[in-house]
Formats: sequence, C-alpha cells, structure tokens
Amino acid sequence: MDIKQHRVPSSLEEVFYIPEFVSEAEEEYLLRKINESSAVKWKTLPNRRLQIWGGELTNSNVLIPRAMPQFITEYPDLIRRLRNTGVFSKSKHGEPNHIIVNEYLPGQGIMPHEDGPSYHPVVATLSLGSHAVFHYHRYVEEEEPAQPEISTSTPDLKGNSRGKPIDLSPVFSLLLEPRSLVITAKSLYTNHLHSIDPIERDLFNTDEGSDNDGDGRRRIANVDMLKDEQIRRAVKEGGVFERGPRVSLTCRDVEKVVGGTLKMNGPFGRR
Ligand SMILES: O=C(O)CCC(=O)C(=O)O
Ligand SMILES: [Fe+2]
Repeated sequence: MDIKQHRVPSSLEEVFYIPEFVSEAEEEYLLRKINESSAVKWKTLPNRRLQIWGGELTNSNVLIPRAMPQFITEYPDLIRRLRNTGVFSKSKHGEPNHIIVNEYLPGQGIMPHEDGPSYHPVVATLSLGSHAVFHYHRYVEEEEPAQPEISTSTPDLKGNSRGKPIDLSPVFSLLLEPRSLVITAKSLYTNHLHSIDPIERDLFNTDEGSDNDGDGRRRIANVDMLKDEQIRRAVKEGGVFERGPRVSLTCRDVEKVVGGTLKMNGPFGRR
C-alpha cells in the first residue's frame, strides 16, 4: 500500500485517512463480535464504554500480553492490514499489539487528551457503525496572550496530565466515516491532543470544507477524501448529520512487553 496517497492535506503532515479500510460485511461481523463480548469485558466510563484487547498495561507502561481474539487476527486480518500500511514499520513490533475498543452513543464523546508515552507514537483508529468529527488541538504556549477558548490540560489514557492550557478551537478536524482508518503519528501524537464533541448531530456550515480563514487550516481537512457523497456534500455545502452508535478500534504498539519480543509469537500466533 502506498500510504502517501492517503495523507490528509493539513498544515501538519502526520495524518493519514483511508476510507473503506474494511468492507461492509467485515464491519457487520466486527460489530457483532464486539457486541457479543461478555459484559465483563466492557468497562463503563461516564461518557463511553470500552474493551481492551492485547493485554493489560502496568503502571510502568509494560504490557502483560494476552492473545487477541480471532476477529482481530484472522477475519478480518486487521493486524496484517495495519502492518501493510507501513506506518508501524519504525515501531518495535512493526504492528499493533494493543487495541482499545470504544463505544459511543449519540451525545457521547471524548475530552481533549493525549494517548501518552506507553505506546510507540502512532495510533491507527478504525471507525465502525457511524461517523464522528475528530478534532486535533494544540497546547497554548506560555507567552501567548489569553484567548477565550482555553481549557486546562486533561489526563492521558493513563491518567497523567501535562497541566498545560489547551486551545479548544481545533488546529484542524477530520470527518471519520464508518469503515475508515485514520492514522495519527509524530508531533500530532506527541505534542497535540484529540477529542470528539459529546453531541447528537454534527452541523456543518457552508464554509466548513474550505480554507475560510486563509491560514492554511481547513475545518474538515479530509473533506475531499470522503467516500460518501452525502457526507461530503453536507460538509462542503452545509448540513446536519445525525450520529448513530459508533465503535472505534484504536490500535497501538506497546514497545515494552513482559518477556520481550519472544512473547510476540504467543499472543499473535504465526501468520
Ligand atoms: O474513538 C476515537 O476515535 C478516539 C478514541 C481515543 O482517542 C482513545 O481511545 O484514545
Ligand atoms: Fe486518544
């Protein structure tokens, strides 16, 4: 796969968007398997619920590996496809070994946060079931004058916070279609935050898809890469898009694994 073809034209270069990363049949199968998981597997948070696959992370950021389910490793062969994108080629295992499955109902979202240093700084996120609008945020530099849309830093996935103020007005945003994959890497991973607004429908203004403020930033930076004609038109020409239940699979590589790389043959088996 030539990943460069999927680079999102934004002011930052570290984001890739691949529509239809899985087929409709695969999406249906994955959603069924995820929903069939036992109640014990789900962890309920105030604004979403989640499942963790691949093992538990210790406080010192080491993975105690657990086998991934067949619906991740065999059909669809997500891990192999993610390896083939090449975006994990510089990570220790060359492929993700840890997946957090998030489920959001309409009206639910996720506060601006960083994914944190437990992982190699690449995250590949598969969206299933419904779309979302995904924002990237920057930290405010200390010498910057006070601005209205500022909040203090929120914790990363392990509860650690930089305690630095955040500009809540996004650097840019992406429309994540169902079945699409988005890859966030480098400074967008290490130096920025991301969020999804807790809303029931997305409202687009007519200038949403354009570089309306002339600073090289686009509101929905991947508008021209969208597969779905209806969504693309709503973003470009203005409109409302209702959210349904969305499931995301966030796939990352934990570099430190108990037992080292030898263990890797265990959880993943041979492919
Ligand atoms: O659902 C998403 O697309 C984002 C989830 C996320 O940011 C996370 O699990 O760290
Ligand atoms: Fe995240």
